[in-house]
Amino acid sequence: MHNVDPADLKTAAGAGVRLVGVSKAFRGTLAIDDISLNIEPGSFVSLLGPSGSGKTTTLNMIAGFVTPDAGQLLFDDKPITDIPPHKRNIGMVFQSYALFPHMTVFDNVAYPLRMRTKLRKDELGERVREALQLVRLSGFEDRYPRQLSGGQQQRVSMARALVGRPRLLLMDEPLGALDKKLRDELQVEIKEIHRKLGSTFIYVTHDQTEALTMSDAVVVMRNAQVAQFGSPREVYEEPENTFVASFLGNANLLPAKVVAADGQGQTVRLSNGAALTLPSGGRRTFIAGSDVMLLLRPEDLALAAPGTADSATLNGTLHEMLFFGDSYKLIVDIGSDTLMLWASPREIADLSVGAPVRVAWDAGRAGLLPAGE
Ligand SMILES: Nc1ncnc2c1ncn2[C@@H]1O[C@H](COP(=O)(O)OP(=O)(O)OP(=O)(O)O)[C@@H](O)[C@H]1O
Repeated sequence: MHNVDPADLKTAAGAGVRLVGVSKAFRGTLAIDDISLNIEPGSFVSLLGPSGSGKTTTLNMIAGFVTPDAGQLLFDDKPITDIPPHKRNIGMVFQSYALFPHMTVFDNVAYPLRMRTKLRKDELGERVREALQLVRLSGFEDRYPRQLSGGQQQRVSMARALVGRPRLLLMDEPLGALDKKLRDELQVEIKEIHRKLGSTFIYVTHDQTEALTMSDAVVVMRNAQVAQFGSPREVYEEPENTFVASFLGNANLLPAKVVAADGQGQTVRLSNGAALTLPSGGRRTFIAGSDVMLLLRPEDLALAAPGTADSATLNGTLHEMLFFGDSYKLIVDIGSDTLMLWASPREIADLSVGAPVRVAWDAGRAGLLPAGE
């Protein structure tokens, strides 16, 4: 294989990025442990995981700021490890906007082009205005960063990252310093920009909602490794382990034992003695006798009408109810385990803490995961 010519990276389409068995240790501690990933050209991929799981190190390796100890990094199937960061034609956006305070918006955005290219003045102006238009900041050219809100400053740093028309944009918690309302707005705008440009976006976040709403694919990271890589629906609806299940959204995870498994489905017994049967389907199957965790998402549970008693309900006691405006969050004790679910104020009627309740569950949407992962 030959090394890629940096000029190859200047075409318009998004870059495909591949990590093959990449590892990196800092002073003997593994920050990245044998990671392999295939990021499709033009896709929007989030790296999601708790603090210290290796997200930023992965991003910095793709940017070229961190050199892997082992493994290979490829752009469009060509090794890139020896190409220095400034020749990779990558845009970068950080949580701290990293703007030059003494430069106007125009000069901040023009900076990377002035450093890297010899564009004519009118071409440069055109490119800067185009980038500012993309982030909805036309007319702000002469302002200084201190004259802008946090959200506007982050837009400037996005324009600066995009002005060189990179095939790959790396973002490290770009919305982390902004309040929720602004974050919600900018999430939509970043998605729109991605759709317009067709570049590959790699986005680091520890906010699971952000990862699920924005991405084509999510890399869930844990302890320097990839816990799961899949579409937002796959990682949410078919988590491969209890870590992914509980990191993404709310998960009721109940210890259970498989007591029967055949072509019809799998029957599990919970610690309170209740037996539940999950129909066979595409989900993982376990042999009878296996210890498992039963995954029931709150949205697949509902209060059952009083008096109903069948295999699709669980008996419990209302332990807590919290008012959220449009709904109540309910905590229900079922033996030594608890369930969390949502109910509308209408369903609550005159329920009170301590009352016996029945919870209906959707067998078709429940999942089984290996215990102890
Ligand atoms: N330059 C460095 N020197 C020493 N250790 C480092 C360095 N950079 C990262 N690490 C360590 O590598 C591990 C992974 O860090 P990394 O910053 O990639 O995690 P992260 O998932 O991005 O976390 P956060 O969400 O807190 O930014 C951590 O244990 C961290 O302390």
